[in-house]
Amino acid sequence: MEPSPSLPGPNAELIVAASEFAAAVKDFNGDPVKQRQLLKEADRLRILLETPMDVLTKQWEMSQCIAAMNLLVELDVLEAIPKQGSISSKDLAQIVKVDESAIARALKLIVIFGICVEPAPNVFALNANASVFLKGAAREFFQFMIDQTEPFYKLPEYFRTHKQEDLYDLNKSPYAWAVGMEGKSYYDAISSDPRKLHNFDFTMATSEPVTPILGMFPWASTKEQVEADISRPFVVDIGGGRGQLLKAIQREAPNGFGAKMILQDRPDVLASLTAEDIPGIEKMSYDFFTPQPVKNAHFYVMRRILHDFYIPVCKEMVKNIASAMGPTSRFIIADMIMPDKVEIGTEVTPYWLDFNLMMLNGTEKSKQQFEEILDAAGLEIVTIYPFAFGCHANIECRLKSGGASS
Ligand SMILES: C[S@@+](CC[C@H](N)C(=O)[O-])C[C@H]1O[C@@H](n2cnc3c(N)ncnc32)[C@H](O)[C@@H]1O
Repeated sequence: MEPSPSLPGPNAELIVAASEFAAAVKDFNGDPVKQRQLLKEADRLRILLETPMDVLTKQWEMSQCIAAMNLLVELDVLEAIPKQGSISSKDLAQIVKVDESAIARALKLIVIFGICVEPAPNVFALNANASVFLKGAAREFFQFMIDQTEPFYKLPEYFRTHKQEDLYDLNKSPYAWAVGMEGKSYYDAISSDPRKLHNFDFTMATSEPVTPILGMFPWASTKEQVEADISRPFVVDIGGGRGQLLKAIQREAPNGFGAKMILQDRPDVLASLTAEDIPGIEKMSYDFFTPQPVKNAHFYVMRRILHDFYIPVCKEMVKNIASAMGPTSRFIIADMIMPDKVEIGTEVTPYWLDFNLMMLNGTEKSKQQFEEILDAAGLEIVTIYPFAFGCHANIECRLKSGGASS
């Protein structure tokens, strides 16, 4: 029988992709970068096999799975499953006081997606995938994702009721509008709800497995330079959240090579941190829309900050850094560098994140866009350090020989 035109039939591209995948899997040794590459190749195999209706139903399936997960997380159903052994949906229903069939149906759906197992009919147990959704693991990450996702469905209405230029107005972000806080910036909007602020900060602080910090700029190699003048701060992390970047750098630069490590962020973010949370790191409340108060540090870093804003705002922020830099100071941008064109089978992160950033007046940027921002602030790129996989990079910058522009 001839394959239907909408069904993928014998397909040279699929055969080549499958053979390459099989060969790569045989050589797989657990390397995390290789694992990410293999996942992308597996996605590509699936895309080559799907019919157009498969594409649509996959989205439907995922949206149901997310809804089921949200139910189970918010009602503490996963928390009620014993860490060892299993429990029936009947017993779970008694613990969380929710209809048994609702719980069983939601659990069966997530089991299909590899989260939890059902060792006997209507009996459930945690597995490694489920553990990620528990308190103290990445439950806050999931809740942050849900908080960001609900406003997406209001985007059509946002665009119907707003002028096109409003998307670029820091006080008219789609997120703030969708949660009834138009007039506030995105960060002021999340700060108005302690739970949202905590989930945001927790997510940022624990996302190193998916957003690398090290493996780009060679922090260990700065030892001699820093030790030669420890009166200058070693690193100022601007908008550094809970100190995740500085703590990672300490793994390559024990004790900051004897010089200060300074964490700058908004007062409510810093207030959640004790001295024990960030040993060897000094907290400093600072608004990055004002001139940088720490002068002539060895390094200033902005990780995942410039992507939160559009180019005109970034130019102002970077000018504030340039105004504090000395001739040997370096500014490190830790962000993704957007490829010029999307290719199937490459990393999806820049694209979902870029779409997500639209909710808060931000966007991922290309190398040319970074150059435009730096040029306006009187800075230039020294070296770009890409991560081994995907678009993550550290961009090392310095003052142009003529100094900062006004
Ligand atoms: C996307 S998070 C990145 C956090 C951290 N750099 C990282 O990569 O994990 C943005 C950070 O910028 C901070 N921030 C937002 N507006 C700020 C402002 N006006 N001044 C200083 N920090 C700000 C937020 O509180 C948050 O910690």
